Amino acid sequence: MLKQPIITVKNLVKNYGDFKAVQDISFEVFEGEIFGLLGPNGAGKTTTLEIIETLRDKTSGTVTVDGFDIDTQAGEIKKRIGVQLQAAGYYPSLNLSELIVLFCGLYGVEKSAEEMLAKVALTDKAKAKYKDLSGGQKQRFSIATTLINDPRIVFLDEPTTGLDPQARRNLWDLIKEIRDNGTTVVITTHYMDEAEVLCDRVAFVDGGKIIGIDTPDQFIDNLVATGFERPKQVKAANLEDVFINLTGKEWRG
Ligand SMILES: Nc1ncnc2c1ncn2[C@@H]1O[C@H](COP(=O)(O)OP(=O)(O)OP(=O)(O)O)[C@@H](O)[C@H]1O
Repeated sequence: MLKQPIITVKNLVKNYGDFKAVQDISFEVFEGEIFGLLGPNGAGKTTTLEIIETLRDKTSGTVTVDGFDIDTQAGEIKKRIGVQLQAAGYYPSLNLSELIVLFCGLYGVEKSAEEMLAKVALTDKAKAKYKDLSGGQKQRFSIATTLINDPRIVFLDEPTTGLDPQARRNLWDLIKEIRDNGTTVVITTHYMDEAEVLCDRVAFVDGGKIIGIDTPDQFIDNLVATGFERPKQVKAANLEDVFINLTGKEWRG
């Protein structure tokens, strides 16, 4: 299968004054994949994503999203992407159903709130306020808001931070479902187990540079081929498996 780039970043540079946050990075994201940006705090992941999302100016370089140039066609790009913002603020007096209606109005699209909430398994919370949701439900709701305009690409910045193991796994299922329905997903995460099960390809960013880009499987195989061995034999299960096994895996978070 021929892979088509849906995002192309070439020689991207971002300086904050004298500080070089993004130093000449180039990469492509393919249509229909879950692409992970991984790296330590301050590596430049959020800066890079926000430039692609047309939310932040770049210093130099070129970026195209679904064939549109961020310099001259930002409006077209905005129409085609969904962005999950960290710590999004929602009108506190509105319930989830009303918030979806509000978002539909902002995007100028007609969608049923029930359909959008059903996509993220929040049908029974239609009348609830955002602040009364659990952490996992909040994340699912904010993902629903990114899907309202039927985006070609969704951007998720650390979507599972602070969630319990079940809520994380439920969210992984949801993100894979979004990909399987044809939407490209770009995600940042600090959890390598998450990147390993979720991402089709990952890029490691450090000090504003991309230091590797490949499938998780290939990265691991390459490391093993160098003779790398884990210091201790790993057990067939870990404590997270025990947690899931004891508490079940159904939606409830
Ligand atoms: N508006 C700004 N002004 C000055 N420096 C900034 C600004 N925004 C980000 N930076 C700096 O740029 C660097 C990259 O930040 P960025 O938020 O892109 O990193 P990140 O990889 O997303 O980190 P994290 O994993 O912590 O979210 C950091 O050193 C940060 O302090």
